[in-house]
Amino acid sequence: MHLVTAEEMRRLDRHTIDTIGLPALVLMENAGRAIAEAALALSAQLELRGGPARWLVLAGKGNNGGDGLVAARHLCEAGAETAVVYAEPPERLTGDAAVQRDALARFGIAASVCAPGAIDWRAYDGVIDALLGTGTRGAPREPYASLIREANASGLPIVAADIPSGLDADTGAVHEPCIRADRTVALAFRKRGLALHPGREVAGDVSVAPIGIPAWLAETYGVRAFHLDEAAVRKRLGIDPSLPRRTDTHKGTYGHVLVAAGSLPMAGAGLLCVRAALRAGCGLATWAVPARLAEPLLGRVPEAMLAPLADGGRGDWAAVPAEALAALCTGRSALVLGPGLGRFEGDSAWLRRVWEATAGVVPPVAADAGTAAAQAGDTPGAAAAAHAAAATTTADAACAASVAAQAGDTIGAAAITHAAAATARATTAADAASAASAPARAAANRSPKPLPLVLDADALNMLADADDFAGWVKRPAGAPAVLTPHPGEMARLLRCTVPEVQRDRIGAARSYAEKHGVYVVLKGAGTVIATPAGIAYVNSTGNAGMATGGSGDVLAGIIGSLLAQGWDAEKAAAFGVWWHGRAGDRAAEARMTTASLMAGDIADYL
Ligand SMILES: NC(=O)C1=CN([C@@H]2O[C@H](COP(=O)(O)OP(=O)(O)OC[C@H]3O[C@@H](n4cnc5c(N)ncnc54)[C@H](O)[C@@H]3O)[C@@H](O)[C@H]2O)[C@@H](O)CC1
Ligand SMILES: Nc1ncnc2c1ncn2[C@@H]1O[C@H](COP(=O)(O)OP(=O)(O)O)[C@@H](O)[C@H]1O
Ligand SMILES: [K+]
Repeated sequence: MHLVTAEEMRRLDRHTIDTIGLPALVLMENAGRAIAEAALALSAQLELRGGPARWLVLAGKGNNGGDGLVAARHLCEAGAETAVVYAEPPERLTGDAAVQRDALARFGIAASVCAPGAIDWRAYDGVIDALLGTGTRGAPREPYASLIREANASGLPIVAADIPSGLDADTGAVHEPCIRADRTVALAFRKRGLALHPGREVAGDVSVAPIGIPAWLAETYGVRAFHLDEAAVRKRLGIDPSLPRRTDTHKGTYGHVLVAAGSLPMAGAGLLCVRAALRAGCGLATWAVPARLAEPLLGRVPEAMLAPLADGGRGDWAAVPAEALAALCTGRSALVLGPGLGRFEGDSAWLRRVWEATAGVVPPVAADAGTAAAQAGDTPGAAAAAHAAAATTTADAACAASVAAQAGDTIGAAAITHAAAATARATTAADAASAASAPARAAANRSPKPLPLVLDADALNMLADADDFAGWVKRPAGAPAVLTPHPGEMARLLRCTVPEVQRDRIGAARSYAEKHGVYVVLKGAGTVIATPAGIAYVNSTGNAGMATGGSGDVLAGIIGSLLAQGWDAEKAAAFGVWWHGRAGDRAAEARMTTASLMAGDIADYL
């Protein structure tokens, strides 16, 4: 379950040897035996030409090579025909690897030294790659490089010891050349590079072999990266993926998500997001949209409620005050903001007001609608009043009224209805404002209730453009922010390049999460989830069919829905990502090819 770096692995090795007292040779013996067992299991699946399987072990001069020599002994004992090719003259082996070299010679196992081009690969049924492990520095040099190329070209099945030779154990970068393994037996712990792309693709099926280093030691040594598979979902996150429900519950038990998404021409983003949120189990979903979109969208997701926000007839968010959206948050349990939102003048400041309102701060702009209303602390009423003040048409003012009404703010609603009438009469914003502010002044004394926030797509671009983000109010416990950037958005947030993000995905997500106290979901193959406390997960589910427009909108809806159900952000983000990927895998299985996958399919397979 843990994902370790080469350096962490060295420390765990040392502790086991020096403090626990297990000799390194014992670990190596366990490692080699596990590799041999994997090879034998593979032999059983191969169509052999009648006799026993013939294995060729490629051994480097370090401990990875030592593991391979142990495997050769066990293969031989199990009756397989086994030969060893040393990458370097065997005299160069030292320490435990040298002990294995001598034992191997006494066993009578055939061994030779690599001479590029001299191996007759047709004489073997399979290859054990024990050339390079976690001690690798840079791209494989000769003669390792030639051996790797020849082994790949042989077409034989390859079992890699610990990591495929040529893989960067920490980053998943694949050097040229690099072994393309069918199986990898990770020793004691899965190395990060086996979970991160592109490393994951060259590792084949990965299993983790216990070799005597206790799993709990990883906790002691503060290893805080995890492979997110079903075992981790169940054991580490403590989640049963069938999401059982108590019988005696009702829709109010499962939270109410507010999705603010969609604009012309990206209304579909909101559609996907809201559908996914409902499929992910929230009790209720409200979809806030620019008013112009409301009518065509009515009934498209019959299970969701539509909340049209006055947009000056534009069909986008440019004329929708942040306070109008903030007002809608009352009575909701999470807000998803971003899919299909678009960009507009002043949007970073707009986002800040939404951020602060959902963090429980009264937006300063509320004061403009009537200082008294703001002082009374009635954010929905004040915000709706502000909205009405900004409204220049009767329709917009009526829209503001519906916002206030949905926020459960009857006084505010009355104020805005009044404003609508005033606008109809006087058609000036000033009239609307004064009409609105009087009843709003009488509004009840309430502060906005903090609620969890998911920021996706353009909301992330707005955030990236906010030079003052470091000064934004810190979110209280219970109102976490989950950011779901793809690598391009992550690069904008970090103000670096996409290749820099991709070179160290865990580092990129973790550094931003720790610095800003947010949860980061860095999407893409092997999505990384990072928490403000420095914990990171690398997801194991999903497929390239999910590289299709709208998949991210589905993910944002899932995470928002789980947050609305009261899940803590680490569980909501990690499980949401895993579930999204698994639904994508199931949807792909149902079709002939992953290429056919559409984002809506992912929501359908939740
Ligand atoms: N106690 C331990 O340390 C254990 C280690 N184990 C194995 O030991 C491995 C790590 O062993 P080592 O630290 O000896 O390192 P490796 O066996 O991975 O390789 C180190 C050797 O390769 C050479 N080398 C490094 N980069 C190279 C490059 N780019 N091209 C060509 N040669 C290169 C180095 O000069 C060094 O001689 C693990 O991956 C695992 O397989 C296991 O036996 C379990 C116990
Ligand atoms: N090759 C892949 N393997 C696994 N998951 C993928 C792959 N490509 C994309 N995805 C997933 O699909 C989603 C795409 O999201 P995003 O890039 O925001 O797309 P959009 O904005 O079109 O919705 C993310 O959850 C991402 O992790
Ligand atoms: K290897």
